[in-house]
Amino acid sequence: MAEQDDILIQVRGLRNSFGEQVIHDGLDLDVRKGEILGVVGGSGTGKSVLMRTIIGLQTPDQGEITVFGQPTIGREATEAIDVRKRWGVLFQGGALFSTLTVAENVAVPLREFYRDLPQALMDEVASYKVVMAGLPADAGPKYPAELSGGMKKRAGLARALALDPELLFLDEPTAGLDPIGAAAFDQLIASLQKTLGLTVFLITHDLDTLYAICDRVAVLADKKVIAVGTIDELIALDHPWIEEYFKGPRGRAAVAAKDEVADIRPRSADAARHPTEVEAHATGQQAQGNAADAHARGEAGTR
Ligand SMILES: Nc1ncnc2c1ncn2[C@@H]1O[C@H](COP(=O)(O)OP(=O)(O)OP(=O)(O)O)[C@@H](O)[C@H]1O
Repeated sequence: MAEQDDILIQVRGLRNSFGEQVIHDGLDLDVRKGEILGVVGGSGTGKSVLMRTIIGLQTPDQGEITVFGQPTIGREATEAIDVRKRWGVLFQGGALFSTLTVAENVAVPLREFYRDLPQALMDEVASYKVVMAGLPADAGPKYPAELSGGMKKRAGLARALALDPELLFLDEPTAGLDPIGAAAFDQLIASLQKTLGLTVFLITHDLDTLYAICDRVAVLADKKVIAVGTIDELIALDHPWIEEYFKGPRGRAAVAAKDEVADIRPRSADAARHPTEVEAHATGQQAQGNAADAHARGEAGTR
């Protein structure tokens, strides 16, 4: 098992519900320092709700969550400020403010957390992050409506990087991108992770992303994380949903695509330290196989 110091995010006994609909029940998850953790599961299994709960936008019915060793549930925004400063978030679709330019969007977290920062410095940091996210320098004064889908994602990423985070949350970063744009975005994430030593919590349906850049993958089903491991370890679990997801036609295509390109990055040192660990969280995994198979066929996107 990973050492306690290696765990950046720890989730224990999480329960979330909306009215009668229970989304998570007894969900446990550890995210290790320095890894890119892919989070997969059928549509509606609660991946985004999990992310929102971890970052404090959703209050769960029950459970404990620590990030950087500090509890995040039930804390006032002002109390949790030191923790929130240490992460960046790219929401599904980018979630840019349409009335602000790219540079102004990037400056939003700077304004929120460093009110006294001189405007000139804020502009400088924003310009730097725009370029860091792979946008041309002249994208800064543009409005989101003037950007392509791929550029919007990069602008959202630039904003997520504004505070020099140690931890990055990405919700379906490659959704809606063309294959070349998606592969380029994967490369960008991988190289940022490597150069900045980031830990990345990455929700995706994109099998190519999982194969190309994730150290481990967590599978959400049946209101829990049913397993966490490398893709090979997950496949070895012989679980019907996991098998269909990774070994179905789209999974096979993703493997073929991966074999054609050089690996973007070596797996994280942390993952290498724990090469054989697979955490199968549920005992009754087989029970939800059939319903999950249907999800897998509908969800497992590849390029
Ligand atoms: N604010 C909310 N109020 C009521 N129900 C919600 C709310 N947010 C999410 N849900 C429900 O919770 C469930 C999980 O939603 P979530 O967005 O986390 O799924 P997901 O796994 O990210 O799905 P997808 O892969 O389609 O993005 C869905 O059934 C959704 O309708």
